[in-house]
Amino acid sequence: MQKPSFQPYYVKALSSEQAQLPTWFPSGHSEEFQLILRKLFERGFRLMRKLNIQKGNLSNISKNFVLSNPQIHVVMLRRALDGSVIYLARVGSQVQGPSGFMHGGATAALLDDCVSSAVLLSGPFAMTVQLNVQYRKPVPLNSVVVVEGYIDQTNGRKTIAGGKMYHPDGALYAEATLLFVKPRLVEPKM
Ligand SMILES: CCCCCCCCCCCCCC(=O)SCCNC(=O)CCNC(=O)[C@H](O)C(C)(C)COP(=O)(O)OP(=O)(O)OC[C@H]1O[C@@H](n2cnc3c(N)ncnc32)[C@H](O)[C@@H]1OP(=O)(O)O
Repeated sequence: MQKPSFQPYYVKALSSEQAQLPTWFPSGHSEEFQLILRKLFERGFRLMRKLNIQKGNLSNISKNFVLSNPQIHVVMLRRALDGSVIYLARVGSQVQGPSGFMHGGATAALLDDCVSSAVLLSGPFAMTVQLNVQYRKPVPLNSVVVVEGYIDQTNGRKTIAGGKMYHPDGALYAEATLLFVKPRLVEPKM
C-alpha cells in the first residue's frame, strides 16, 4: 500500500523576508500537535523562499483574498495519494461574525479556497459556480482549523468537489459541496 505523504505548497506570508513562524503556537493544543504544525510551517516557509527565488511565481497567489489575508494564516498541503488539499489555518480575532466566532462568509471563503486549490492543482482552470455550505458548529476566533478539499467527480467541463472544516481533534465545523465549471472562453490567471 502506498504510504500517505504530504507536500507543502504554500504558506501565507507577505514576502519571503517577512516569512517567519507565527507567534500564536503555544496555546490550546497538545505539544505533539504544536510540534507537527511548527514543522509544517518551517517546511512551508523553506519551500516558499525557494519558489520565490527560483520562479517568482507566487505573486498572483499572494493577492488571493484568503491566502494573503493578515487575519488568516494558512499552510497548504497536498496529499500525494489522491491530490486532495489540506489547509491548516489559524483564524484571527477580526474574522468575527457572531460574537467570539468566525463569520460564516469567512468559513465559506476558506472552504472555497481550499477546494479550489485542489481543483486547480489537479487540472485545467475552473471557477466555482455553486457553493453550498452546511454549518455544523461555530468556529471560535483565534483557533486553528483543518480544512480539506477534494474532488468527487469530473464530467467534461464540470467538476463536483467537496470540502470539510474540522477542529484539530476531528470535530466537524462545516462541510461544503461545490460545482466548478471550466470556462468556455477565457482562462483568467489565478
Ligand atoms: C502553488 C499553487 C497553488 C494554487 C492555489 C491557488 C488558490 C486559488 C484559489 C482561488 C479560489 C477562488 C474561487 C472563486 O472564488 S471563483 C470566483 C467566483 N466564481 C465566479 O465568479 C464564476 C462566475 N461564473 C462564470 O464566470 C461563468 O458561469 C463560467 C465562466 C464559469 C461558465 O460560463 P461559460 O459560458 O463558460 O459556461 P456555460 O454558461 O455554457 O455553462 C457550462 C455548463 O455549466 C453549467 N453551469 C454554469 N453555471 C452553473 C451554475 N451556477 N449552476 C449549475 N450549473 C451551471 C451550465 O448549465 C452548463 O451546463 P451544460 O448545459 O453544458 O450541461
